[in-house]
Amino acid sequence: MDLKTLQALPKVELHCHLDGSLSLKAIRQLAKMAQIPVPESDQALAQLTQVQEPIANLGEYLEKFDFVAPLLQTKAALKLAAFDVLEQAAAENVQYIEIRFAPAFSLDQGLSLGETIAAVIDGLKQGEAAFGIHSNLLVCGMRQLDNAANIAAFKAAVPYLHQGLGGVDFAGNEADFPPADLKPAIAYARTQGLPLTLHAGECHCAHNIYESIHLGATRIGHGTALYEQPDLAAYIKAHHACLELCLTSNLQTKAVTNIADYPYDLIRQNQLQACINTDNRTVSNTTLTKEYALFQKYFQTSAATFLQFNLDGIAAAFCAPALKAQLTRQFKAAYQALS
Ligand SMILES: O=c1[nH]cnc2c1ncn2[C@@H]1O[C@H](CO)[C@@H](O)[C@H]1O
Ligand SMILES: [Zn+2]
Repeated sequence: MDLKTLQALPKVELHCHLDGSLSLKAIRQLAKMAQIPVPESDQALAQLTQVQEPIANLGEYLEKFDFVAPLLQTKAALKLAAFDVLEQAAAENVQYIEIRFAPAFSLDQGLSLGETIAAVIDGLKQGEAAFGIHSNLLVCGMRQLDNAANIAAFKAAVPYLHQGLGGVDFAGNEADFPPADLKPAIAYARTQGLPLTLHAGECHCAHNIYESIHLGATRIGHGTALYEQPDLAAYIKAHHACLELCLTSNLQTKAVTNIADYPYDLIRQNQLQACINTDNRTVSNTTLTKEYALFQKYFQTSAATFLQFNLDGIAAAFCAPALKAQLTRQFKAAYQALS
């Protein structure tokens, strides 16, 4: 399929960070609102916000988020940001998207955790109305913060569950903060009935995938290190966990050093549930369409398999059962029309 056909395919996306996915246009608007100077040329702005040269690891990748953090400190900014990402997603026929952000990173100017969450949900609702897309928010705890801070963020999320919020996640420095360190906050999320996805297996640490599922995650962000411990596939399968694949991001952070290591065949042969995602449209300089194109190029992924990835994503989504049923029907019909 050519890029235009791939772009038109209906898609779901479960793993997309708000702060890593702002269009350059939105970054300019937000910078103006915050009275923060930005370079005039898009090329120079891209250099500040996108991974361009080869980097060594996830730590260097995460440095690229520093530039936008000061731009996301007001309700208006958070709302605009959420709207902007929905606009980009809708333009490539994403019909359902979960967008995640860390409330702890938007407190510099006095917003409360709850206010940051409400503002992002506001922007998502506005985007849904404008673009006919469905969405939910995920609140990220950050691994490098202490459990009290992460529990506070999750506590602020609770009132929004099923009201624009789908669940919670842990992002950040996985190499130094394994799942065991997050146990109290994860336990809190579980007692509150917050659905849980966890970044895991992004730092050559396959054991973190096992540990995360063991602690209650029904979805795994990345899961790339599966290739280093293939026997984990049976455990992932037995627990019906869904892998949120982010190929470009994984190549950039050296979660895989080359495409041959990527566990695509393992996922397909074991019929693991998995879906395709951008992780960060801006930081990774990608789109969901480009991700589909990469899967097609490297793995000869067919339309039938793209449909299966989407059906897996829908099944694993943190949204209402009625919406899942509706999306499932729509996706099957749309992909059938292709063949
Ligand atoms: O692939 C990733 N792995 C781990 N952490 C990430 C990744 N992408 C983004 N973030 C982190 O999540 C925060 C909230 O969106 C971002 O600020 C970034 O620090
Ligand atoms: Zn991520």
